[in-house]
Amino acid sequence: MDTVSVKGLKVDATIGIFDWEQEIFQPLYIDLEMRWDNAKAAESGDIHDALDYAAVSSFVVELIESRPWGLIEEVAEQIAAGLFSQFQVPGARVTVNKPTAVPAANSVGVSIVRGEF
Ligand SMILES: Nc1nc2c(c(=O)[nH]1)N=C([C@H](O)[C@@H](O)CO)CN2
Repeated sequence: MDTVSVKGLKVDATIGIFDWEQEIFQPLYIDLEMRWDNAKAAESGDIHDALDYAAVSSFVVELIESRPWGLIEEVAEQIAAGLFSQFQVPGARVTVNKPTAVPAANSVGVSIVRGEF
């Protein structure tokens, strides 16, 4: 099957396991690879046959901004759950990067694969 991707989606989040992290915003960068059959949209030219990456991006931003978070693993899991329930994606790889978490590292993050991938 084909894929639709979103790379480097920046969202400022309240996130972290320490009390001080719950008082600030830190940037998260989200990468998504989502399984989708793109042939139908290519044939029809209809956005309703496509997996709308703009709608997916808006969903991810709204989800992350909706509440404070602890582990970035929780963010990744909830994004994957929404891709299944709201967008009928059959499988996805979700990566959440938190570049300011470890000053000596360019970035740290987690990646999960859920469903048929
Ligand atoms: N696997 C993870 N490790 C750590 C996380 C996390 O979300 N997942 N979070 C932290 C802290 O919040 C850190 O970002 C602040 O220094 C530590 N390890």
